[in-house]
Amino acid sequence: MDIETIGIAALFEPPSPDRDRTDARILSAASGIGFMAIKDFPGDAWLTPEKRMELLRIFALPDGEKQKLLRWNFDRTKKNVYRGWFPLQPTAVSYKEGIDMGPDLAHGQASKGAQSDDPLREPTPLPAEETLPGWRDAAASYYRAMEAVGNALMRSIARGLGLPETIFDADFQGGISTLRLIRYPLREANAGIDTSGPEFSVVHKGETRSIIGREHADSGFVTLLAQDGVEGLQAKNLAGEWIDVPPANGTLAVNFGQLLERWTGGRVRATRHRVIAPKTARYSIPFFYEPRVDAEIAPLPLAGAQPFEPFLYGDYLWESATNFVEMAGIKHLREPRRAKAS
Ligand SMILES: O=C(O)CCC(=O)C(=O)O
Ligand SMILES: [Fe+2]
Repeated sequence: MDIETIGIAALFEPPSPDRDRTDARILSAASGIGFMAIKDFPGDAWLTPEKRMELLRIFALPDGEKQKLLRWNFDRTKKNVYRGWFPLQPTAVSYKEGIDMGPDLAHGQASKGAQSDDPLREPTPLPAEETLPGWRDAAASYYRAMEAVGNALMRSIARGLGLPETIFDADFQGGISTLRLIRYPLREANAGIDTSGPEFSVVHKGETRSIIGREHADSGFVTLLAQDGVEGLQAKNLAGEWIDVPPANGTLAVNFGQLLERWTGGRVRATRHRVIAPKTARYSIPFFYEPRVDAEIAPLPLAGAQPFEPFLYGDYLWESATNFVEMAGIKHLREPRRAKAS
């Protein structure tokens, strides 16, 4: 089974048979292979090499400028622990650098106040306007475009499941979606790092390829991924085989996260994926569409779904996100906001 490309223009229009068909195709991808490509939506003008470069030019900054954006786990003089820059880690299976940006990028720090002690709501360190003129505006506008797509998919999934389309709305008001920019450089063969272990390479079409993004499932609701024209992404299909998720201009690769899998009692699949090294450097731009920190995640009224104990999104996210290598060493910095029922 291949990954389907689905035109989603009808999701932005009033109800129609075409929209119903689109909902059904999306739900079938979500509950089948757990991956799809989407095209034809407001904001799809972003999906060209020139437009992506408006965001990716941050990688051309001198190291000193990137270091200003580092997180606490990489630079103890910094206050930000969750948002900001993660540098290359030569010994890790995942060989990448980049930045994680939160909703303040697009909406300002409107939500200071009650929970401003929550690291999940900390402000994002960003390059100064003089350093990268126009970049902040571009990134903010991209963030808003992806939020609108995430919102349309969220409602479509609700309808596809036979639920009221607004069932998730309140949980996503003030959501903490993450825009991440990633660069995977080529790993230098003689850098003195031992990458001979089996976790570092795979055979792909008869060729040995190193792994630069470790196998994982995303933790959130839905991920909207812009690949910058360079292959390397693979998804695990239902038969347990790795299949390529090819990049194509004008499309986003979409996969579903573990939150949605749990929320739907397993109806939607959080598909595992990884990145194998291409022949040139690779860039990608995932947008993780996420609820608000204090959203209460409770079983949906779905027949036959696996039940679970309700939990707060922020508690769940912190537990899972801090297992990733770029978040190493910060788990102890946030306590669950809801004590576990005992
Ligand atoms: O770079 C990619 O294509 C995949 C990135 C990814 O899976 C992630 O950041 O969760
Ligand atoms: Fe991922």
